[in-house]
Amino acid sequence: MPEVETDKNHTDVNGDESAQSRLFLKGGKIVNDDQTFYADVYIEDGIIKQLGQNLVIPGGARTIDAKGKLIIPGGIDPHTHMQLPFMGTTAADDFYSGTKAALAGGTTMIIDFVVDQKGVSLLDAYEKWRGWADAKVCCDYALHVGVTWWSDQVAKEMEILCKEKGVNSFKVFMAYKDIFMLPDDDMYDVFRKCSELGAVSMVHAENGHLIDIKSKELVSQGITGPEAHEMCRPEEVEAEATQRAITIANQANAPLYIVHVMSKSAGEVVANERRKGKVVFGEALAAGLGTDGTHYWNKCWRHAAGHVMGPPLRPDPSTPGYLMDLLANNDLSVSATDNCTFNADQKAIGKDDFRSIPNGVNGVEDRMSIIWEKGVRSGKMDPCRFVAVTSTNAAKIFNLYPKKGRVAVGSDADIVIWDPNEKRTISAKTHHQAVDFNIFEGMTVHGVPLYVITNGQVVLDEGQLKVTQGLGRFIETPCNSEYVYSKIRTREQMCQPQRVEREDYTGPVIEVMHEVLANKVQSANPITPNSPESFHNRSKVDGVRNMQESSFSLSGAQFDDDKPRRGHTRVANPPGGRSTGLW
Ligand SMILES: NC(=O)NCCC(=O)O
Ligand SMILES: [Zn+2]
Repeated sequence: MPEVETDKNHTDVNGDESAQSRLFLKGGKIVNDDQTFYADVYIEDGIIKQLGQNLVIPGGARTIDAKGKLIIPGGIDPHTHMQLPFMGTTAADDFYSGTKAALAGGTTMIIDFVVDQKGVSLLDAYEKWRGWADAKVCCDYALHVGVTWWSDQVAKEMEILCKEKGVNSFKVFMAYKDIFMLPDDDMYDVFRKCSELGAVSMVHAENGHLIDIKSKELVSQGITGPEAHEMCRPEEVEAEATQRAITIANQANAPLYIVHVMSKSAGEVVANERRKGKVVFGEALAAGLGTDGTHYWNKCWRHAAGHVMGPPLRPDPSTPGYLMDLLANNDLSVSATDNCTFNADQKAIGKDDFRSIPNGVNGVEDRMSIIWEKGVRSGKMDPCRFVAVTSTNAAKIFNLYPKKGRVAVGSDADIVIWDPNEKRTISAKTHHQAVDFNIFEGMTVHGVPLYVITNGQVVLDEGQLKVTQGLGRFIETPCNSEYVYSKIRTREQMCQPQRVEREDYTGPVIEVMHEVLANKVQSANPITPNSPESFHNRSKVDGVRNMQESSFSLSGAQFDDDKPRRGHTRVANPPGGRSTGLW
């Protein structure tokens, strides 16, 4: 694919101005997440102005023939790490090469992560990322912010980021012990803050303590190659953390977005909890859908290390197909890439010890084609679902919809003319990413973008990539996405804790052993709360335990089993957990 590169101060526009700002896409089939129909599209000044048949178009528009092709919303990749400083080096793809590659593959917006060290101001980190990205991005972008430490200052800065800086999502890490990892109680505080702000809580779910212990054990046994990267963090290490994160978020009444669901068992956790009514969204990666972890056992060190990412690809070769089933059936909601690339010489930092191999792989360029090939061509999903998982659902979750994620009048002209039958073979030799390796090397995929339009500009044009550095815009993501928060807010109102009005206890009270109190040793009685707050959300209404809250076990002993209950109440579908149980 030949390229023309410019920067926004020296835009090398071919043809006259109006032909560039006015486009007429003729004869294609529109595919949105909920319907398909034949219509022409008229675009002016970066916005879709008209959609339908027999449109009356102003003069000077460039016509693009889309007959026999699909017109889809440009892809949104909600998980990238362009030029991330990480594990002693910096990701090879920066905001220029990364977004150029995104556009080449049909992705017209990325959401990258601000992730800085513990102790660094979130606002300073945000400004640093804006400084890197604004001048380089070829397509629109937004930012999530990683919360790697917790304090009052962090809480205040989260608020400023939401109210003044266009951020609506925060990620915590349960892995990367001593670097990014947060303990459960801090995670709870972050999730509560997100809920208060109407922001999306996100989590990297792997048990960082276990990874630390198991990786030391493996090294002490002399297992130091890339295979140990998977061995120290098998599926259950991901599944346990996934379950724990969902529990903590539910207790905080926060919606939760789980980045990179990489294993069957973690996927099952997400699916089960969604069926119980939890507001949780799971993200599948192009890597996890398109390849597997058998590569870690490859004899070539570079090949094996080239696949190292966290959580790892799984050695069970049926995993990609299983994750695709979950994505097709709405158990997982979104696809992304976690694009975070490192060249061979960067991966080689860990040549003698897998723990030092920089984690991360490519995907931003190939995601759309991988999902078309493995999802749509396999018959697992239809084109509407393809649009939902590559674009619309991310737009809805991060409150960009319908400006992004839809082909409709008034939406941004981020559009791809997609040829479902065209094919290409993926290779590091021909891709647009800066990295020297591609985890999908040699794979032939059907589903290829013929034209890519970003913000009304044709950037992939009859096979020629014509990107403009700095043309992309920072897109603010407002808080309180209805798609995410509407159920959460209703539950909040329904489940307010209520105290039980009762007369004061007037009987005798035993003498407290002061030395025990001084040592803060608590009663061994498991049903005695450590502090009054421990039960703050275990409300009872009218003398009956509020079963709408999931802090209660639905079976087995309860702390107040000795108390009389009111007659059975049937709750068909309580918020936070569907059940037909009687109590
Ligand atoms: N995922 C990965 O391997 N690298 C990027 C950093 C992260 O998201 O954990
Ligand atoms: Zn990531």
